[in-house]
Formats: sequence, C-alpha cells, structure tokens
Amino acid sequence: MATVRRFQLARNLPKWLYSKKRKGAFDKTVKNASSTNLNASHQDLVSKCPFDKSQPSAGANTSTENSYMTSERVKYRPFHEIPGPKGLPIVGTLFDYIKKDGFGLNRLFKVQQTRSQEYGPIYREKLATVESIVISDPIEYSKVVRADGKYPQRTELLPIMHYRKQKGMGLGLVNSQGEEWHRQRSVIGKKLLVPKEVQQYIPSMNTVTDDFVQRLQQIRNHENGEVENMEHEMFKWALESIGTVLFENRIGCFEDVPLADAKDFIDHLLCFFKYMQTLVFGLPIYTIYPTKTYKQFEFHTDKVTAIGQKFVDKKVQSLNETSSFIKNEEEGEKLSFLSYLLSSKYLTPQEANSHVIDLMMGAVETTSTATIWTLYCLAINPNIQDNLYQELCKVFPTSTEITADKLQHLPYLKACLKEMFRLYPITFTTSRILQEDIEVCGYHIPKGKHVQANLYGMGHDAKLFEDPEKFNPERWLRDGAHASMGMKIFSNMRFGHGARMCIGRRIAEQEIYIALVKILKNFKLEYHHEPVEPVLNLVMTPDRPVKISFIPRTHLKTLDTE
Ligand code: HEM
Repeated sequence: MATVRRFQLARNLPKWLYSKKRKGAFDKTVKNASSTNLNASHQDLVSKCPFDKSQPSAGANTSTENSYMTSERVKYRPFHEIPGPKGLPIVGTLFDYIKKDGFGLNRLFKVQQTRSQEYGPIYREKLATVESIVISDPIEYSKVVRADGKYPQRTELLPIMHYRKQKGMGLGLVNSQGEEWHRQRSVIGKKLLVPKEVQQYIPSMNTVTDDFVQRLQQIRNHENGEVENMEHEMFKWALESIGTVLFENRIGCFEDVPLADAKDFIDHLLCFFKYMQTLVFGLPIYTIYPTKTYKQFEFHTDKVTAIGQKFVDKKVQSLNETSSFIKNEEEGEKLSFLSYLLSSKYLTPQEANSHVIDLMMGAVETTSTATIWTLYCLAINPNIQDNLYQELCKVFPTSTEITADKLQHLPYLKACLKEMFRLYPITFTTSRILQEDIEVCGYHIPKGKHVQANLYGMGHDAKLFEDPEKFNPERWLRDGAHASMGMKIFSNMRFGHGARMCIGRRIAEQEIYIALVKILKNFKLEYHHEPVEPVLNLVMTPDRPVKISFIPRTHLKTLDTE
C-alpha cells in the first residue's frame, strides 16, 4: 500500500514542483537539503557498513530501512537532472565508442573513469539500448547494496540468454531472476558458498597446481625464463582446477599432447568471450536477425557447450557404472559436486547441466586473468615480491602443501590480491536493477533503473587511495583501523555483493592463493618489457601477452653459493 501511495504522490508531485514559480525555491531547498542529507547519510553509513556482519544482511533489510519516505523524496533532485553525456535517439552514445577515433568498447572502464571526473560521483548514460546510472563513490553505492532485497537483479547477459532460449536450454544462474534464480542458487550455494565444502578441494587443487609448476619449469625458456603464451597456460591451469571441483577428474590439459577436448574447450571459450564482448555492447539486432558476429558467437558457444556436455556425460556414465546416484537430499550434501547437482530434486537435469557448463565458463577466464595480473604486479614490484616471499617462507618453510589452516596465516598474500583487484578489477563494474526507489548523491533514482559501480574509477581515485597508481598491499594491512569506510566498501565489491555475489568467489580465491604460494615459492618473477595496459575482453585482461620471466629459486640459490 505504502508503495502505491508513494507512486501516486510521485506522479502528481512533478507538476507542482516544476511550475515556474516554484522552481527557484525548489532548487534552493534541494541544495540545502541534499547537502545536509548527504552528510547525514554518510555518517549513518559509517556506523552501518553494508558489509558489516553485525548489521542485518542485505537480504534481510526491510523495505522501510532502505527506502525513504515520500516527504523526504521532495528534497531530492529528480532523476532526469542527473548529469551525463547527451546521446542520440535509439543508439544513445554508441557513436562515441565506435567512431574512428572513439573510445572503443574495450575501454569502457576508462570512459567511466573520465566521465566521472567530468560529471561527478553520479552520471547517467544511455549506451545503445542500456541506460545506466554510474556511481563512483563507494559510500553512495552502498545505498544500492542496502537495497539489494531477497532477489537482487542484474541485467541479463543478453547474447547468452538469447542463445540458450533459442536452444531450449536452462538459463543458468547468471541470467535467471527472482524466485527461479533463488531456488537454483540455494542448491548450488550449499556446495560453493560453505567454507568447509570448498576446503575439501584443497588437496586436488594442490595436485593440479604442483603439476602446473612442474610444467612451468619445463616450458619456460631456459635463457630468459619467459613462457610462451602464458595466458593459454594459465587458462589450462584454471580449467584443470575447476575440473577437479566439478567432475573430480583431471581434464588432461597438462598431458604432453593435451587432450583434444581440453584444448578445443579453451580455444572456443576464448572466442566465446571475444564475440560476447562485441554483442553485449552493441545493438541487439541479433535477437531479430542472426548477424555475422552472432553466428560466430553461436558457433563457438555450440562448441563450448558440446565439449562441456561431454565432460558431464563422462562423469554421469562413471556414476551410473558405480551406482552413485541417490535421491536423498541429506545424503546428497555429502556427494561430490556434479553428483549432488544431478541428484537434487530441486533442479531438472537440464538445469543441472547448464549450471555445470556455466561454472566451467565462468571459472576459467576470471581466475586465470586475476592470477596473471597479480604475477605481473609482483614482477614489476620486486620489494613487494620479496616481502611476500618472506611471509611464504615462514608459513611454508619446506613443502608447499597447502592446508585450510595455513591459508589463514597469509595476510600479505591476501593484501596483494586485494591490491591487484583495486588496480585491475577483473569485472570492471558491478551492477543492479533497483528493486525499489532510492536516493543516491541527492538524486531520486526510481525502481527498475540500472545502476553501476565504477570500480575502476573508484580504485584509481586519489580521494580514496593515497598514491593510487602505486601497487601497495600495505594499505590493506593496517588491521583495518585506518582503512576508510570507502576503502572497505570498495574492497568488498570485487566479487559483487549481497545475495547475488559471485558464487565462485571462495573457489576462485582458494585457487589463486594456492597458485601464488606455489609459483612464488618456486620462482622469482621478473618483467623486462613495456608496461601492460588493461582492456576488456568481457573481463579486464592485459592488452598484450604478459612476458613474465620465471627464474627458478633453486637456480638463484646455486648462484648465491657460487
Ligand atoms: C577472479 C575471479 C572472479 C571474479 C572477479 C568474479 C566476479 C563476479 C562478479 C562481479 C559477479 C557478479 C556478482 C553480483 O552481481 O553481485 C559474478 C557472478 C558470478 N560468478 Fe564470478 N567471479 C570470479 C570467479 C568465478 C568462478 C571461479 C566461478 C565458478 C566456479 C564464477 C561463477 C559465477 C556465477 C555463476 C555468477 C552468477 C551468480 C548469480 O547471479 O547468482 N565466478 N562473478
């Protein structure tokens, strides 16, 4: 009822507010009111961090806590006054990106940074069919976090959604919404969000990463230590790692002659991302007519899906042979991931299949790219690399056998990863479709609007981070006492937020920590080329091959004693 009343009032208010006579007085009120309100809301948030576990969780928020009353709404500036670039009808600002000397869609994060410097902490832009409100102040964005509700909503990844609908497949977690999403997420979350469950994969990740390090020893150039096509090698490691989680089997990426399916999966996945990036930011003409780019996207997605399905079928066959399928949910929780999913009475087999393929696709590029960026940051900052090495030597004086307990004692390693995410947020933005009206930066933003956090801009903002271009993990190490609220909120968004946060976060962090420990304990990293810049390939990737030199530590010891 309250919502209906708010909307009725909201419909009538603008006529009165914008009558010429009222306008001057109104602007004055907004100015005063929004500045007092902004201060008040900042203070309120300092004591109520949206990520503070002692506070009600985002999902548990009541609507009155998040929303503001009608009488307060009149104090805020109306939505249409949010500043931003003016675009053309239908295409919006698309030409700013695609014209000859345009920004390029693969540097959207830079555009968000530049636009926020021009328009301030909030701006509005319509790029092709998507209108977004981009927020560059973490404390202001935390109002979006608070408004997440029980079923947080993101915009769909339209190309993959269109593809799956065409093929009659399940939509997967990424594109499901509402109760449908919640039902499926609850099933998968039992395996991927519970620390004890995720820790079970540490031994298999240990083995995969030991094999990877051994492979690095073999394939590194013995003159300069560089690894040809490092990105591809990291992809193999990430696929092999997630494979042991999903199928409890090795996929075969590190075989002398890599298994054809593993190699093809990686090749097609790379193309899948490339074409998806183009389709996501263009006009969705492919929903009416299959364009050339869409056909290429479809071709690679077909291949990735078919190979993913082969992996699933192989596991199902072995489960059938050992009669490992059960229908008891309680027992089911003790099962391995795929058996559990396929046994769940809350998922159709079709949905379970789609999820496994989704997780494979979601896990590879993200985790491998995050690891490469961290290795790069360490290679160009030798002092920091030394500090990290000292920490690793304390926790792992002899072997690098990782355990859950040892992972608890690596604060410097964790700070290095946080710092990498600050400079290179793998997903350059996190976003929501608002579930209710909110106020941000003194503006009224109605329910249903698409709101984004400018993660790249925030991470490089000197107002938030002293000397922002410097890779300085120490900034995260002051026991949190000196980290500002803005820094904390920002840092908690690297995997999204609330009930819809990345479901693979624990897996990803665990994998990356294991890789960093083992690589750093075995190699000293150096980099002797031009600096690398980020570009978008859906996720934020290096703009060229990252030619890190891997110098074996055993080799260094020999040199020391010579
Ligand atoms: C460095 C690694 C990763 C990063 C930075 C990352 C980042 C993200 C972000 C920002 C979101 C959106 C969250 C939100 O809207 O609040 C997301 C969603 C998702 N991620 Fe990740 N991710 C990573 C690794 C993984 C891995 C390893 C998996 C699979 C095992 C995965 C599977 C997913 C899925 C399925 C979703 C959709 C969740 C939902 O809508 O409920 N991600 N990820």
